[in-house]
Amino acid sequence: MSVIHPISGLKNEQVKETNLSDFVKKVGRKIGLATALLGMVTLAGYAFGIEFLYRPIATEPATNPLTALVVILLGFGLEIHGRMLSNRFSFFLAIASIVICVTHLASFFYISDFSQIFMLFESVVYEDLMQGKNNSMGMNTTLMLLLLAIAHLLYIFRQANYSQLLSFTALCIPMISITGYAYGLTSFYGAMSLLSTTFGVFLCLGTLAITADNGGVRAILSPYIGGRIARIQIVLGYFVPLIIGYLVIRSLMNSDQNSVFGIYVVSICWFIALLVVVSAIVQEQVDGKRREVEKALQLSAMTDELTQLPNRRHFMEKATEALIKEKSDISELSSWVLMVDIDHFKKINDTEGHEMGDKVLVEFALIMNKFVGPGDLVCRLGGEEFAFFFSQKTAPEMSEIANNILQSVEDMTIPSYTDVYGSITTSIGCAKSEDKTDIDHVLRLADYALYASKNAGRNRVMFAA
Ligand SMILES: Nc1nc2c(ncn2[C@@H]2O[C@H](COP(=O)(O)OP(=O)(O)OP(=O)(O)O)[C@@H](O)[C@H]2O)c(=O)[nH]1
Repeated sequence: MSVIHPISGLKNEQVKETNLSDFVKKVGRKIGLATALLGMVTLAGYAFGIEFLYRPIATEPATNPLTALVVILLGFGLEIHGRMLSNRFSFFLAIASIVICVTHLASFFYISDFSQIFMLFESVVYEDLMQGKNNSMGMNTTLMLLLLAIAHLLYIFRQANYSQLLSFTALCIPMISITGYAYGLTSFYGAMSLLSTTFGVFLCLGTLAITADNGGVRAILSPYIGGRIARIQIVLGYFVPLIIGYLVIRSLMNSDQNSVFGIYVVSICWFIALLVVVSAIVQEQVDGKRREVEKALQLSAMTDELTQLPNRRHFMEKATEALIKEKSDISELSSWVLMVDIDHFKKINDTEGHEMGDKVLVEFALIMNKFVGPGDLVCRLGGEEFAFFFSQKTAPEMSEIANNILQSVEDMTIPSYTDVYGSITTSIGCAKSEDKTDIDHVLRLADYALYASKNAGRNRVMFAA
């Protein structure tokens, strides 16, 4: 059950949601800081000639100083995002990253490398290349960093959803690279070092994290059922195909049976279908419970708690619907409203207490219910006052029903009351709808008739003039 937060007045799920997105945003900034520091450690590797710091695996590609530089810019940009007075500085960091990435990207197409102006430790890189070692800022890395820099710019200009979309797109690149390292497929990562891949994952996740109160990230972090299902789907939907893929690639390497790839495709499709079905089952279970609660709430909002008869609101709604429908009928018959009020009810409370009064009301309601046919309605208007809506009746039929009600109430036996004080009686006021669709008006006419009936000595039926 949800509880209202004492200070903010928010439900506890909403408080949880806000706290979680604040926490994730904070984590995003810390990831940015950690990545920037790691980028600096990489540059320190170049400065002090410690190769391990920029090439942790000796036989694999290195993280180029230009990559490390952009990583530092974006990492610090992440750390200062959202802080007061820092927008101008983070704007500068994003623009600087974009300029470096665009000039470097241009070098892939125009051969001349403008980005060399930004290059640090050129001699170390040159030496590496001379020795046949891989040390360059590849197309993948450049594209990933450019997408992230634009995402940062969009975030600064309050376009968090687009920023999220770009960082999610950028995430594809290091994920492919990671998969390459995991599967041992060099073409998957190319010139992207494991270190640059890690920087990429951190920066993409950090950028996604700072947009935690928007779009898809917000939906995934939601404490409600949709968020819970999405989290499970993301973890399973990513890792299960990844593991199956690993097994398939191993099998393909050890045999030349291409049918293994077919099995891979089918098993992934099957798995996705299974994931969707399981989430639909969970969603349906939760939604089914919600629908039941909603129905029960709706019913209780329409029902009188003591007598379990419909309440005034329900009566007014249904009777209005019936009157509108009747107006379009060409039948000679008409609708009627009866107001029924127990005579001297106060005396029951005064002599035998409220509990006895309640008992009488419950018994009385049961009797009233017996007179309700198809298309008719009865309700407890309030106190000891009840109302009927009868459809398609003539005046003599109505008179007969009203007198039967009087008689049934008089015949009602309430142990320890009617045997001591005698019968309980009731007064009835009756009004015809007369082609009126305003139920308030008909009810008022019935009330006048009821008043007349009380004034005339009670225990009788009076018709509105
Ligand atoms: N036990 C009980 N009493 C109720 C309830 N709702 C209203 N009453 C009481 O019903 C009594 C109605 O009294 P009056 O309006 O004077 O009506 P009456 O005594 O029936 O007199 P007439 O209608 O003129 O015949 C009041 O004493 C209310 O407190 C209820 O849910 N339970």
